[in-house]
Amino acid sequence: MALVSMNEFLPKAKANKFAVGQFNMNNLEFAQAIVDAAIELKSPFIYGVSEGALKYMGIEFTVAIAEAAAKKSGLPIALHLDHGSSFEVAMKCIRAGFSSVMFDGSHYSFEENIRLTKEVVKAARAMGVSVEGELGTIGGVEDDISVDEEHANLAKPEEAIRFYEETGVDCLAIAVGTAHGMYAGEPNIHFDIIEAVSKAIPVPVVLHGGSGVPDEMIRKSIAAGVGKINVNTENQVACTEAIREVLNKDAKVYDPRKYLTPARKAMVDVVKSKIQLFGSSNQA
Ligand SMILES: O=C(O)C[C@@H](O)[C@H](O)C(=O)COP(=O)(O)O
Ligand SMILES: [Zn+2]
Repeated sequence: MALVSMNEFLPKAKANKFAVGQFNMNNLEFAQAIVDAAIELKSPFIYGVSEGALKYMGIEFTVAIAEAAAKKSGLPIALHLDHGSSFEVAMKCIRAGFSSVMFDGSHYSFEENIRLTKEVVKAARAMGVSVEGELGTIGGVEDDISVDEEHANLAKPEEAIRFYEETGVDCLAIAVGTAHGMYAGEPNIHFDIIEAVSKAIPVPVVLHGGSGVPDEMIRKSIAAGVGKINVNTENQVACTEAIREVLNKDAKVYDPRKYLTPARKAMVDVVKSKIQLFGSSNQA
């Protein structure tokens, strides 16, 4: 199967109240772990690729790995640019074979965010590529750029609705109190904002900062209208802990397969637990 746009599964997710996971791809082991978990549970999923990860892996390898996963699995998989910062980077990804892009204009003024997102939607739609927009600022660290809680401003429902109406994005990330990275305590998620926006627009709300959110809050978010959830940090932590454990036990290990195999297995477990929690098993 070829890579698909998010429109292959997000409308169904919204209608049937489940969420599709975006799991970020940082290297080959991440990609393998994510697709293996999804094969086991027959789930659609999204490979998220940040600009930092793109630089690290190279755009050709990224697309080739995602295409191989789609071919091997037969699952509906979207390859999605995560937090794209410009029209140019979005177009570069589309030309290389991405089936979906996020344009993150949250650092611009509201009007400028609408204007720039509209341009990306117009170009992407012509090529059958789905688009995610973002409104409000999500806290935490994203590609090494950190936004503290004080500057992470929540989305206003009336602005989010107008943003959707003017841009026509396929899903909308809104700042509702989650943050990238691990939480010191528990996040304060504003379910009322999710509900107010989701009720008024036909596409799903996206929850960034999905790592470390308690299961009950994830269920409540999905019930309120979240249809796509991003997870990266939990996989990074599981991967690194597994590697550290092997190296701490035996300092003489030098074959990467000796520590990357348990690292991959640890990520399979994380992704399987998220797919089950999000309710996307057997939805492929
Ligand atoms: O950090 C990245 O490279 C990807 C994230 O920004 C992603 O979009 C996301 O929201 C993951 O959240 P987290 O796993 O809770 O950090
Ligand atoms: Zn994010």
